Amino acid sequence: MLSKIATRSFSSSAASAYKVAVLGANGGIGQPLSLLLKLNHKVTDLSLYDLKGAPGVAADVSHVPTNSVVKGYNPDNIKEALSGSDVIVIPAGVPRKPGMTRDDLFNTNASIVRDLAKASADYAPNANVLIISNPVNSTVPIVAEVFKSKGTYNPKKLFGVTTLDVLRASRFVSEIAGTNPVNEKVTVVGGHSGVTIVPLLSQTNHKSLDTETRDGLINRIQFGGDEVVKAKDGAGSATLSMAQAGARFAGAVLDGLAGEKDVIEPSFVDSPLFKDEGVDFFSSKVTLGPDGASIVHPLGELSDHEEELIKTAKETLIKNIQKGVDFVKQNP
Ligand SMILES: NC(=O)c1ccc[n+]([C@@H]2O[C@H](COP(=O)([O-])OP(=O)(O)OC[C@H]3O[C@@H](n4cnc5c(N)ncnc54)[C@H](O)[C@@H]3O)[C@@H](O)[C@H]2O)c1
Ligand SMILES: O=C(O)C[C@H](O)C(=O)O
Repeated sequence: MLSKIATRSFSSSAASAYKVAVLGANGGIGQPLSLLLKLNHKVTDLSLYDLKGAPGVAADVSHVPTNSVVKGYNPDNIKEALSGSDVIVIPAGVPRKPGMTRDDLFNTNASIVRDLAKASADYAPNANVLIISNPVNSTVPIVAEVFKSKGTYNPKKLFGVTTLDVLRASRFVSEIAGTNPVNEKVTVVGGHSGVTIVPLLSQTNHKSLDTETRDGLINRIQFGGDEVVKAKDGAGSATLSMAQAGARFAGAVLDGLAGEKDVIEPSFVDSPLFKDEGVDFFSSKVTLGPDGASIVHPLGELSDHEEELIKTAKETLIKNIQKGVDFVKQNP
């Protein structure tokens, strides 16, 4: 990351003053994410929205001495919260408890995300929309369907945030290899739940791990979220590491908007990679630019084992995506 930042160049016409809205800003993710966004100098207008409590979070965060204005909004003011946003980050929704899958959150979170997508399409139709709310494999297609129904869908501006899987992969591989995680770059592709999460270890320096170590590492990356859910013992799921992941991905989107070159992060996007097989959304490396996702990168060379993992991931993704699409069709 450090070397990438050092080598990025800038377009002379780039602006770097952006409005970012966080929907669900009073939550376990929303609060630390709002703080981290306050520290991003490209954010000049930070709009914090929640069902309740956002004005308090905003007052608190606003005392951090960076050059942005922070405002908190309740549902009465959602139009003002969203209007003019360049980036909307959505961590609104309920988190898992032990024993639940992310898909178990669908019944509650699908309608929350649908309604916030409607408001986003109405008041900030050109914003880049970053979805954190689970199940990401289904909530991203929900947002796409809502924007399509409003005639404002731009596939380049909708992102499922899978960055936490990338963070975990770097951390967990470094624990095995005895290396500095900062230097461990692991591309994670597919989706954001269990077997749909596929780390491409064959594209790292760790392609020669013995089978048992490799399978254990992949399993830990795929089910890292469960570790946190279990340890929190009913008090929710990852919030702090997720805030870091969300701030990193939002930061990359802003870098792209500002015209920086070679800004590349994996994300779950409307993807051409496997559309012919019925997989409309897939996570792979994406180049972020002034108009959102400018390039969706192919997966590159895969090991035979990774080919198998991708096959399994696609089978689950097709069902998860369809579930989101059907929800909006049946509950517009
Ligand atoms: N993408 C990822 O990698 C990832 C990682 C961690 C958690 N998550 C997901 O993020 C979501 C939030 O997790 P959390 O721990 O912050 O939960 P939380 O319960 O602590 O916070 C959720 C917040 O959303 C708000 N909210 C609910 N409905 C809303 C609505 N209609 N409008 C505005 N705000 C609304 C709540 O008031 C609350 O403040 C969960 O669905 C969780 O599964 C995703
Ligand atoms: O595990 C969860 O439910 C939250 C999140 O998706 C995670 O990966 O930590």
